[in-house]
Amino acid sequence: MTGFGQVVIGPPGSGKTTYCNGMSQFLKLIGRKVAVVNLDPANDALPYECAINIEDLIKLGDVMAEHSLGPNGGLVYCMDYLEKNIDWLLSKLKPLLKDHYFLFDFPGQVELFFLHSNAKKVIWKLIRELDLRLTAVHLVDAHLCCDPGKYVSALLLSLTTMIHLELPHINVLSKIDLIESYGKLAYNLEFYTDVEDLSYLQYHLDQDPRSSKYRKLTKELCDVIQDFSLVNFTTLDIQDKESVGNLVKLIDKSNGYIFSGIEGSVVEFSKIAAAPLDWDYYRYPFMLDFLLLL
Ligand SMILES: Nc1nc2c(ncn2[C@@H]2O[C@H](COP(=O)(O)OP(=O)(O)OP(=O)(O)O)[C@@H](O)[C@H]2O)c(=O)[nH]1
Repeated sequence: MTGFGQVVIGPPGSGKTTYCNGMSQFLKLIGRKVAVVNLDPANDALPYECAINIEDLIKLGDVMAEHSLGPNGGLVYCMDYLEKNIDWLLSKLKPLLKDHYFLFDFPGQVELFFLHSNAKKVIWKLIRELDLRLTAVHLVDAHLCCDPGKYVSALLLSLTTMIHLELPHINVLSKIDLIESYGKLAYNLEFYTDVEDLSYLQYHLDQDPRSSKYRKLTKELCDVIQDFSLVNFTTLDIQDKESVGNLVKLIDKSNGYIFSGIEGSVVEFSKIAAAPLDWDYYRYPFMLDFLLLL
């Protein structure tokens, strides 16, 4: 039995929990049974109904008190503990596997996804043991585009996370509805989403006395990002059903959900793979209720 789902990651405050809430409601409205799995022990007030909660296995507060750790060290400890007790998670997921689509809400500590290996081992254990097809949805706050230095950091973070996790991966500029409130961007939005020629950023980096000091380093980092040619972004306003729908189409294609339930030939599969992503998500009149639910 193959299951499908999303690994929702991104820096603190990038919108992961809000995303899991909005995405689960959207998917339910288009007819999927969704199980949201909270793997962030620092998430206390969850806005969504949680099928599995890491809090039932380990509590961040207890870890911090018992081992005299701060919140970051505590989270790394919790991920380590989860990896060692992966059978707990596997046994909770197994009964849901038959008919549920999974959303895994991970902690925002970015070092868990490009430095430490516990989170990656947990994800890959789920993939191997449960035959799950997972896409990493990496959220980055769109306001980072307003500052060239922060934008380069976001690119670097996205690239290192992609390389580390080795999953089908979609980078998302979240809270795109707020982008205009941060002032005018130096270039149009496509420049930031398509990541085609970063040399244009150099002029703007030079205007800032703080970043001009690191001119050479930033240039080299931009060259690395461009040489890999892996990073681009899609945009998201979680309150806009069209924006969420477009992202769902990308994710469904990346993890193979669009092929599930098709018993066709190779020709049939290739037709679907090559087709434009114009599904019928917007036929549903009850989608109008989506905004009201958030
Ligand atoms: N305008 C707007 N606000 C958003 C959007 N997504 C999230 N937010 C807001 O951003 C803030 C942070 O969102 P969270 O979902 O808590 O972010 P998180 O990544 O789970 O944060 P941590 O748990 O700290 O890692 C909240 O105030 C959300 O309401 C969006 O698409 N548009």
